[in-house]
Amino acid sequence: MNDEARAEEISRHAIADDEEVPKGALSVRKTDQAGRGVFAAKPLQAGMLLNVSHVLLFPADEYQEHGRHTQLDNYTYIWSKGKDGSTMALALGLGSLFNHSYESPNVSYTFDRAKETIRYTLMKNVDAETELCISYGSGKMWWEAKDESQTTREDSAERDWMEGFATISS
Ligand SMILES: C[S@@+](CC[C@H](N)C(=O)[O-])C[C@H]1O[C@@H](n2cnc3c(N)ncnc32)[C@H](O)[C@@H]1O
Repeated sequence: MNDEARAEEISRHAIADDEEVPKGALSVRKTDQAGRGVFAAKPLQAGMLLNVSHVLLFPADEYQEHGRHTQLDNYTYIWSKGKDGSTMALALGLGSLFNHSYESPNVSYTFDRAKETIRYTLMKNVDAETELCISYGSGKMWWEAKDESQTTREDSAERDWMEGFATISS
């Protein structure tokens, strides 16, 4: 194989490796109780790569001082933990719109730290109109707090939700 053919082969694999479901396969719409959510627009097979979201990273000190007091705190993932706090990541695009399933998440996600992306993969075969949800972790979620000023994501049991190793078994 000459160099040109090899380069072509490599790039073909690179693209294939990142091939997401076609855009029309997913839709974003309002749910009854959780704001917007991501839905299958047609039947989808387990193993499909749903989305690769690039992330915007917030250094620990900036997030601690500003981000956590804003709407961002409903959306950010813990990207990495350091001794002075966690670097937080906002998924740019669809990744920010997956809701939490208490009972049966059908989407898993992994962090690609080298590429600064989060990859969302379907774990189960689903029918059209199924909501696609990840797991934010176990325990009480921050939006369930009776007095929101008393419960933050920091002390909620879900705090482990967005560490990026959530390979969830079905
Ligand atoms: C990462 S965002 C998901 C997208 C969000 N629904 C929206 O419309 O922008 C997380 C927020 O969605 C809501 N949410 C996610 N899962 C939920 C659930 N199972 N029940 C109620 N609210 C949920 C909460 O308000 C949470 O702070």
